[in-house]
Amino acid sequence: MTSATPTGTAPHRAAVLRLHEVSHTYSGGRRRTTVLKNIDCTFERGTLTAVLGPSGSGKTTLLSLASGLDTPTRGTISFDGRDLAELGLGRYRNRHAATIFQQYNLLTYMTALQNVTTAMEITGAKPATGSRRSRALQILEDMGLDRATATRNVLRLSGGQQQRVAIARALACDVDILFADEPTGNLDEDTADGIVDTFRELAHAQGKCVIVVTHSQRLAAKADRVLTLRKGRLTERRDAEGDRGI
Ligand SMILES: Nc1ncnc2c1ncn2[C@@H]1O[C@H](COP(=O)(O)OP(=O)(O)OP(=O)(O)O)[C@@H](O)[C@H]1O
Repeated sequence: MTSATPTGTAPHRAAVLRLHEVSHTYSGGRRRTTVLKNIDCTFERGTLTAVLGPSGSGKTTLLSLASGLDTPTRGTISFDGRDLAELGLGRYRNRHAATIFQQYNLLTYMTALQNVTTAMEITGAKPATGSRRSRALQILEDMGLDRATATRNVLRLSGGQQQRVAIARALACDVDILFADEPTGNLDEDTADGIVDTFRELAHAQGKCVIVVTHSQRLAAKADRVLTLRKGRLTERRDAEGDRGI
Protein backbone atom coordinates (compact mmCIF):
# COMPACT_ATOMS: atom_id res chain seq x y z
CA MET A 1 0.00 0.00 0.00
CA THR A 2 1.25 3.47 -0.79
CA SER A 3 0.25 7.05 -0.17
CA ALA A 4 1.39 10.00 -2.22
CA THR A 5 3.80 12.58 -0.88
CA PRO A 6 3.63 15.45 -3.37
CA THR A 7 5.18 18.76 -2.49
CA GLY A 8 3.41 22.08 -1.92
CA THR A 9 0.25 20.59 -0.46
CA ALA A 10 -1.49 20.85 2.89
CA PRO A 11 0.24 19.60 6.02
CA HIS A 12 -2.99 18.14 7.51
CA ARG A 13 -2.63 14.79 5.81
CA ALA A 14 -4.26 11.80 7.42
CA ALA A 15 -5.73 8.66 5.97
CA VAL A 16 -9.50 9.07 5.67
CA LEU A 17 -10.59 6.37 3.23
CA ARG A 18 -9.18 2.91 2.81
CA LEU A 19 -10.03 0.21 0.29
CA HIS A 20 -8.73 -3.14 1.48
CA GLU A 21 -8.55 -6.09 -0.92
CA VAL A 22 -11.61 -4.82 -2.78
CA SER A 23 -12.93 -6.83 -5.71
CA HIS A 24 -16.19 -6.31 -7.54
CA THR A 25 -18.06 -8.63 -9.87
CA TYR A 26 -21.27 -7.84 -11.74
CA SER A 27 -23.48 -10.84 -12.41
CA GLY A 28 -26.30 -10.85 -14.90
CA GLY A 29 -27.76 -14.21 -15.89
CA ARG A 30 -24.87 -16.55 -16.65
CA ARG A 31 -22.40 -13.74 -17.27
CA ARG A 32 -20.12 -12.57 -14.52
CA THR A 33 -17.79 -9.62 -15.05
CA THR A 34 -15.08 -8.96 -12.52
CA VAL A 35 -14.40 -5.25 -12.87
CA LEU A 36 -12.13 -4.63 -9.86
CA LYS A 37 -9.48 -7.07 -8.64
CA ASN A 38 -8.02 -6.91 -5.18
CA ILE A 39 -7.70 -3.14 -4.93
CA ASP A 40 -5.71 -1.91 -1.92
CA CYS A 41 -5.49 1.85 -1.62
CA THR A 42 -5.53 4.62 0.96
CA PHE A 43 -6.72 8.20 0.35
CA GLU A 44 -5.71 11.09 2.57
CA ARG A 45 -7.25 14.38 3.62
CA GLY A 46 -5.68 17.38 1.93
CA THR A 47 -5.16 15.69 -1.43
CA LEU A 48 -6.69 15.86 -4.87
CA THR A 49 -6.55 12.48 -6.61
CA ALA A 50 -7.35 11.89 -10.27
CA VAL A 51 -8.44 8.42 -11.38
CA LEU A 52 -7.83 7.75 -15.07
CA GLY A 53 -8.43 4.69 -17.20
CA PRO A 54 -9.94 3.55 -20.48
CA SER A 55 -13.70 3.60 -20.95
CA GLY A 56 -15.25 0.59 -19.25
CA SER A 57 -12.24 -0.01 -16.98
CA GLY A 58 -14.34 0.36 -13.82
CA LYS A 59 -13.75 3.97 -12.72
CA THR A 60 -17.43 4.67 -12.02
CA THR A 61 -17.71 1.33 -10.25
CA LEU A 62 -14.75 2.25 -8.03
CA LEU A 63 -16.39 5.59 -7.23
CA SER A 64 -19.76 3.94 -6.47
CA LEU A 65 -18.13 1.62 -3.95
CA ALA A 66 -15.91 4.27 -2.35
CA SER A 67 -18.85 6.68 -2.05
CA GLY A 68 -21.08 4.08 -0.40
CA LEU A 69 -23.60 3.72 -3.22
CA ASP A 70 -22.80 0.04 -3.63
CA THR A 71 -20.93 -2.60 -1.64
CA PRO A 72 -17.98 -4.61 -2.96
CA THR A 73 -18.41 -8.32 -3.58
CA ARG A 74 -15.12 -8.85 -1.68
CA GLY A 75 -12.99 -6.76 0.64
CA THR A 76 -13.71 -3.83 2.92
CA ILE A 77 -13.94 -0.06 2.65
CA SER A 78 -13.42 2.07 5.73
CA PHE A 79 -13.87 5.73 6.61
CA ASP A 80 -11.65 7.07 9.42
CA GLY A 81 -10.90 3.49 10.40
CA ARG A 82 -14.54 2.36 10.53
CA ASP A 83 -15.90 -0.20 8.08
CA LEU A 84 -18.67 1.43 6.01
CA ALA A 85 -20.89 -1.58 6.64
CA GLU A 86 -20.62 -0.89 10.37
CA LEU A 87 -20.91 2.91 10.04
CA GLY A 88 -23.95 2.57 7.75
CA LEU A 89 -23.88 3.51 4.07
CA GLY A 90 -26.70 6.06 4.46
CA ARG A 91 -24.96 7.80 7.34
CA TYR A 92 -21.65 7.81 5.46
CA ARG A 93 -23.28 9.32 2.34
CA ASN A 94 -25.25 11.91 4.33
CA ARG A 95 -22.55 13.03 6.74
CA HIS A 96 -19.14 12.34 5.28
CA ALA A 97 -19.20 12.02 1.49
CA ALA A 98 -20.68 13.99 -1.39
CA THR A 99 -20.75 12.90 -5.03
CA ILE A 100 -20.91 14.86 -8.24
CA PHE A 101 -22.48 12.40 -10.66
CA GLN A 102 -21.71 12.09 -14.37
CA GLN A 103 -25.44 12.61 -15.09
CA TYR A 104 -25.70 15.35 -12.39
CA ASN A 105 -28.71 13.67 -10.65
CA LEU A 106 -30.38 17.01 -9.91
CA LEU A 107 -33.93 17.19 -8.59
CA THR A 108 -35.62 18.31 -11.79
CA TYR A 109 -38.73 19.83 -10.18
CA MET A 110 -36.58 22.30 -8.23
CA THR A 111 -34.57 25.41 -8.96
CA ALA A 112 -30.77 25.37 -8.83
CA LEU A 113 -30.92 27.14 -5.46
CA GLN A 114 -33.41 24.64 -4.01
CA ASN A 115 -31.20 21.76 -5.15
CA VAL A 116 -28.33 23.21 -3.14
CA THR A 117 -30.28 24.20 0.00
CA THR A 118 -32.09 20.83 0.08
CA ALA A 119 -28.75 19.00 0.05
CA MET A 120 -27.52 21.27 2.86
CA GLU A 121 -30.61 20.44 4.92
CA ILE A 122 -30.24 16.69 4.33
CA THR A 123 -26.57 16.68 5.29
CA GLY A 124 -27.02 19.13 8.16
CA ALA A 125 -24.52 21.59 6.66
CA LYS A 126 -24.67 24.88 8.58
CA PRO A 127 -22.87 27.97 7.27
CA ALA A 128 -20.57 29.75 9.74
CA THR A 129 -22.50 32.98 9.11
CA GLY A 130 -25.81 33.78 7.42
CA SER A 131 -28.55 31.47 6.21
CA ARG A 132 -28.31 28.34 4.10
CA ARG A 133 -30.01 30.27 1.31
CA SER A 134 -27.40 33.05 1.29
CA ARG A 135 -24.54 30.54 1.49
CA ALA A 136 -26.05 28.54 -1.40
CA LEU A 137 -26.43 31.69 -3.50
CA GLN A 138 -22.81 32.57 -2.80
CA ILE A 139 -21.53 29.14 -3.86
CA LEU A 140 -23.68 29.22 -7.01
CA GLU A 141 -22.32 32.67 -7.79
CA ASP A 142 -18.76 31.39 -7.27
CA MET A 143 -19.63 28.77 -9.89
CA GLY A 144 -20.62 31.56 -12.29
CA LEU A 145 -24.38 31.21 -11.79
CA ASP A 146 -26.06 34.51 -10.95
CA ARG A 147 -29.23 34.90 -8.87
CA ALA A 148 -31.55 34.87 -11.89
CA THR A 149 -30.02 31.58 -13.07
CA ALA A 150 -29.98 30.16 -9.53
CA THR A 151 -33.72 30.68 -9.13
CA ARG A 152 -34.63 29.02 -12.44
CA ASN A 153 -35.81 25.41 -12.67
CA VAL A 154 -32.78 23.25 -13.44
CA LEU A 155 -34.42 21.84 -16.58
CA ARG A 156 -34.24 25.35 -18.02
CA LEU A 157 -30.44 25.45 -17.63
CA SER A 158 -27.82 24.33 -20.15
CA GLY A 159 -25.84 21.10 -19.61
CA GLY A 160 -22.80 23.06 -18.43
CA GLN A 161 -24.92 25.12 -16.03
CA GLN A 162 -26.51 21.96 -14.63
CA GLN A 163 -23.06 20.51 -14.14
CA ARG A 164 -22.07 23.59 -12.13
CA VAL A 165 -25.22 23.27 -9.99
CA ALA A 166 -24.23 19.68 -9.26
CA ILE A 167 -20.75 20.85 -8.22
CA ALA A 168 -22.19 23.68 -6.09
CA ARG A 169 -24.50 21.21 -4.36
CA ALA A 170 -21.60 18.94 -3.43
CA LEU A 171 -19.44 21.87 -2.25
CA ALA A 172 -22.25 23.18 -0.05
CA CYS A 173 -22.46 19.93 1.89
CA ASP A 174 -19.16 20.49 3.73
CA VAL A 175 -18.23 16.81 3.92
CA ASP A 176 -14.87 15.09 4.43
CA ILE A 177 -14.66 13.41 1.03
CA LEU A 178 -15.78 14.77 -2.31
CA PHE A 179 -16.17 12.34 -5.22
CA ALA A 180 -16.65 13.57 -8.77
CA ASP A 181 -17.33 11.54 -11.91
CA GLU A 182 -16.16 13.45 -15.01
CA PRO A 183 -16.99 16.82 -13.40
CA THR A 184 -15.57 18.93 -16.22
CA GLY A 185 -16.87 16.90 -19.16
CA ASN A 186 -19.43 19.47 -20.27
CA LEU A 187 -17.46 22.62 -19.56
CA ASP A 188 -15.26 24.89 -21.65
CA GLU A 189 -11.55 24.93 -20.76
CA ASP A 190 -11.59 28.12 -18.69
CA THR A 191 -14.60 27.04 -16.62
CA ALA A 192 -13.09 23.56 -16.22
CA ASP A 193 -9.80 25.07 -15.00
CA GLY A 194 -11.74 27.14 -12.44
CA ILE A 195 -13.49 24.02 -11.13
CA VAL A 196 -10.20 22.13 -10.82
CA ASP A 197 -8.70 25.09 -8.92
CA THR A 198 -11.71 24.93 -6.57
CA PHE A 199 -11.03 21.23 -5.98
CA ARG A 200 -7.37 21.96 -5.25
CA GLU A 201 -8.33 24.72 -2.82
CA LEU A 202 -10.81 22.41 -1.06
CA ALA A 203 -8.07 19.83 -0.63
CA HIS A 204 -5.13 22.08 0.22
CA ALA A 205 -6.79 24.90 2.20
CA GLN A 206 -9.71 23.03 3.76
CA GLY A 207 -8.15 19.58 4.14
CA LYS A 208 -10.81 17.73 2.15
CA CYS A 209 -10.09 14.49 0.34
CA VAL A 210 -11.11 15.03 -3.30
CA ILE A 211 -11.25 12.08 -5.69
CA VAL A 212 -12.05 12.78 -9.33
CA VAL A 213 -12.67 10.28 -12.12
CA THR A 214 -11.67 11.84 -15.40
CA HIS A 215 -10.44 11.37 -18.95
CA SER A 216 -8.84 14.82 -18.81
CA GLN A 217 -5.02 14.87 -18.77
CA ARG A 218 -5.34 18.61 -18.12
CA LEU A 219 -7.15 17.89 -14.84
CA ALA A 220 -4.77 15.06 -13.97
CA ALA A 221 -1.80 17.40 -14.40
CA LYS A 222 -3.14 19.51 -11.53
CA ALA A 223 -3.81 16.57 -9.19
CA ASP A 224 -1.49 15.62 -6.35
CA ARG A 225 -1.88 12.00 -7.20
CA VAL A 226 -2.77 10.19 -10.42
CA LEU A 227 -4.11 6.64 -10.31
CA THR A 228 -4.86 4.58 -13.38
CA LEU A 229 -7.36 1.74 -13.52
CA ARG A 230 -6.69 -0.90 -16.15
CA LYS A 231 -7.87 -4.51 -16.33
CA GLY A 232 -9.21 -4.33 -12.79
CA ARG A 233 -5.91 -3.17 -11.26
CA LEU A 234 -4.96 0.23 -9.91
CA THR A 235 -1.52 1.73 -10.55
CA GLU A 236 -0.05 5.02 -9.38
CA ARG A 237 1.79 7.43 -11.65
CA ARG A 238 5.20 8.47 -10.39
CA ASP A 239 6.68 11.10 -12.68
CA ALA A 240 10.22 9.83 -12.78
CA GLU A 241 9.39 6.15 -12.62
CA GLY A 242 6.18 5.69 -14.64
CA ASP A 243 3.17 3.77 -13.32
CA ARG A 244 3.61 1.21 -10.56
CA GLY A 245 1.26 -1.11 -8.72
CA ILE A 246 -0.28 -0.10 -5.43
N1 LIG B 1 -24.83 -2.54 -13.14
C1 LIG B 1 -24.01 -3.19 -13.96
N2 LIG B 1 -24.25 -4.47 -14.31
C2 LIG B 1 -23.41 -5.16 -15.11
N3 LIG B 1 -22.26 -4.65 -15.62
C3 LIG B 1 -21.98 -3.37 -15.31
C4 LIG B 1 -22.82 -2.58 -14.47
N4 LIG B 1 -22.26 -1.34 -14.34
C5 LIG B 1 -21.12 -1.36 -15.06
N5 LIG B 1 -20.96 -2.58 -15.64
C6 LIG B 1 -19.82 -3.00 -16.48
O1 LIG B 1 -18.63 -2.82 -15.69
C7 LIG B 1 -17.57 -2.34 -16.50
C8 LIG B 1 -17.04 -1.04 -15.89
O2 LIG B 1 -18.03 -0.02 -15.99
P1 LIG B 1 -17.77 1.44 -15.39
O3 LIG B 1 -18.97 2.26 -15.70
O4 LIG B 1 -17.36 1.32 -13.98
O5 LIG B 1 -16.51 1.92 -16.30
P2 LIG B 1 -15.87 3.36 -16.49
O6 LIG B 1 -14.39 3.16 -16.44
O7 LIG B 1 -16.45 4.32 -15.51
O8 LIG B 1 -16.33 3.72 -17.97
P3 LIG B 1 -16.51 5.18 -18.69
O9 LIG B 1 -15.15 5.83 -18.70
O10 LIG B 1 -16.97 4.79 -20.06
O11 LIG B 1 -17.54 5.96 -17.90
C9 LIG B 1 -18.12 -2.18 -17.92
O12 LIG B 1 -17.77 -3.33 -18.65
C10 LIG B 1 -19.62 -2.11 -17.70
O13 LIG B 1 -20.31 -2.62 -18.81
